[in-house]
Amino acid sequence: MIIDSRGMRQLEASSGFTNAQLMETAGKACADWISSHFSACRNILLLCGKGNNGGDGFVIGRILGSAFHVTAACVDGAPATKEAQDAFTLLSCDVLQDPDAILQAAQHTDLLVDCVYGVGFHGTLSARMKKLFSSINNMHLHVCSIDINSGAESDSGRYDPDAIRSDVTIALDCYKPFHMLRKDHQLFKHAYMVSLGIPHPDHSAFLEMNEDSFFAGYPRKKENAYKGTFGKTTVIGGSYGMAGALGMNIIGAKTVGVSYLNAVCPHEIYPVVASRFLTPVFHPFGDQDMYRVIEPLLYDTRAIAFGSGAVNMPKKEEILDLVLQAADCPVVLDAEAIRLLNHNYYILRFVHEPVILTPHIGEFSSLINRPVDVIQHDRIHLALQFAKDYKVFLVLKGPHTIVASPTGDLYINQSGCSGLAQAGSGDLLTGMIAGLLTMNNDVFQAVCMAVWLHGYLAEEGTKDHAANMLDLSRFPALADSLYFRHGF
Ligand SMILES: NC(=O)C1=CN([C@@H]2O[C@H](COP(=O)(O)OP(=O)(O)OC[C@H]3O[C@@H](n4cnc5c(N)ncnc54)[C@H](OP(=O)(O)O)[C@@H]3O)[C@@H](O)[C@H]2O)[C@@H](O)CC1
Ligand SMILES: Nc1ncnc2c1ncn2[C@@H]1O[C@H](COP(=O)(O)OP(=O)(O)O)[C@@H](O)[C@H]1O
Repeated sequence: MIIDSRGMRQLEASSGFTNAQLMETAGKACADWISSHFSACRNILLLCGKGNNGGDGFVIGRILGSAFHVTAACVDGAPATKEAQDAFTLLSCDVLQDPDAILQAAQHTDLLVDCVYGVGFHGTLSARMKKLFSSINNMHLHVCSIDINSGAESDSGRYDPDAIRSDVTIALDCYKPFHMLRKDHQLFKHAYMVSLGIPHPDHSAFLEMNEDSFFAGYPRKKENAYKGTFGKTTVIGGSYGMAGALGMNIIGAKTVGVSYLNAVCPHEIYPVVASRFLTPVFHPFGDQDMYRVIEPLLYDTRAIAFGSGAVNMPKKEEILDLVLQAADCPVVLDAEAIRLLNHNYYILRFVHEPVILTPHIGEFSSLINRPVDVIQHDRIHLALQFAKDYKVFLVLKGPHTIVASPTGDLYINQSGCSGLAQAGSGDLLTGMIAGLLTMNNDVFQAVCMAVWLHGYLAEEGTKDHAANMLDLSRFPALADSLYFRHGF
């Protein structure tokens, strides 16, 4: 289960255990994990802070002291919580406080255990702590962080550049958003979770997605199915110079198994795209007949995607208005459609059907008029806020794509690889989202399924190929292997 710091505190409070019991359990679970995974170590140095994360460190030190040579360091003053103070009094190893002595001890340690800050950390490191942490990071020691790498925030994943870097981070009881954002911060190589035996609720605001949950939401075609069983999917995209974007939408829809696809595009790219794809029903349009061609389609489709490669599309502003006003199904807005919303995205509040926006970070930056680096450091919060304020599903794309729902549900995607960092892969995702929205009425689930599958197939596609050579046109074939393995 993934949970934020507030949820974790609520879980602790309702667990039936006292804070001291939880600290003892946490310290013991971490000490056991360290003993079994770092059994070859002799000297262990514990860096402890003044909060309960430091308290966990004192428990770990007491337990490991029977088998290892342990030294503890109080790097941020005396323990400040009752539980940490009690754990400290039971510690019998050497305790260092002087920064020079701590750095000297670090040079002789086989393993450094980082228990300075856990979920209680917020903001930036003090100058003193930055100096200590950067010296430690430069020593390239074996490091194990407890719960959260010190200097990083649990809920936002924001981190100080001098935050402790570890080989392993042991999450206590649940993964926190920080653990789900590894590709962004790269503060640890591996994360493991130890259980504290706290009962978990059935529902968390964080959705998790894997092969099993994907297939739980992916419908099977019955024997008596016909082409319209799941309804139609409509993609409106491409324009002169960007015909391929509509092609990628089509490949995306094929990847998720869409059985009736309307492909709507300007006249000038129709022959190019139609000669490449045989199964979509094409609806070419121009300046004069845009309404006549597009409007009827909007009433006879289960999902619409608009915007991929639409930079040079005639009447694109009018199409956006038409789609938002007339559609009676979920609408995915990608690329150019998002750019058209810059400065007037308040209109999203008046749309009755679910709207899914799929910006990458640059597009989101232009949309909300905030610098990219501000968004990068606060992606979860800003995505949730936007989704709630404008009642949309926001797919903020990146190495860990975030999906935020208007009601505060969140998904932090774990699948994918750098092979996806190429032009066209967002258009592919848009087609996959529209296709899965046609097959699954739960908008949040369908969108998260598409995001997960997109990343998963990229991983599959780079298993026997160079990551920078990922061929996006292979996605339907890669998906076919997956579905076949699951008995489809
Ligand atoms: N999950 C569980 O079930 C269990 C969790 N447990 C453990 O408790 C941990 C949470 O403990 P915690 O709440 O005491 O906070 P912790 O992370 O030790 O640090 C807070 C201290 O740091 C300070 N501080 C913050 N930011 C700072 C900054 N920028 N620069 C300088 N100082 C800063 C902050 O000060 P303040 O916020 O008051 O200003 C406070 O003094 C959790 O991660 C886990 O390890 C187990 O013991 C039991 C079971
Ligand atoms: N390093 C990466 N790891 C995993 N996924 C990535 C990475 N870089 C990009 N992606 C994914 O690739 C897609 C790129 O989309 P986008 O930038 O809109 O491309 P385009 O508009 O050119 O089609 C997104 O789904 C994003 O999450």
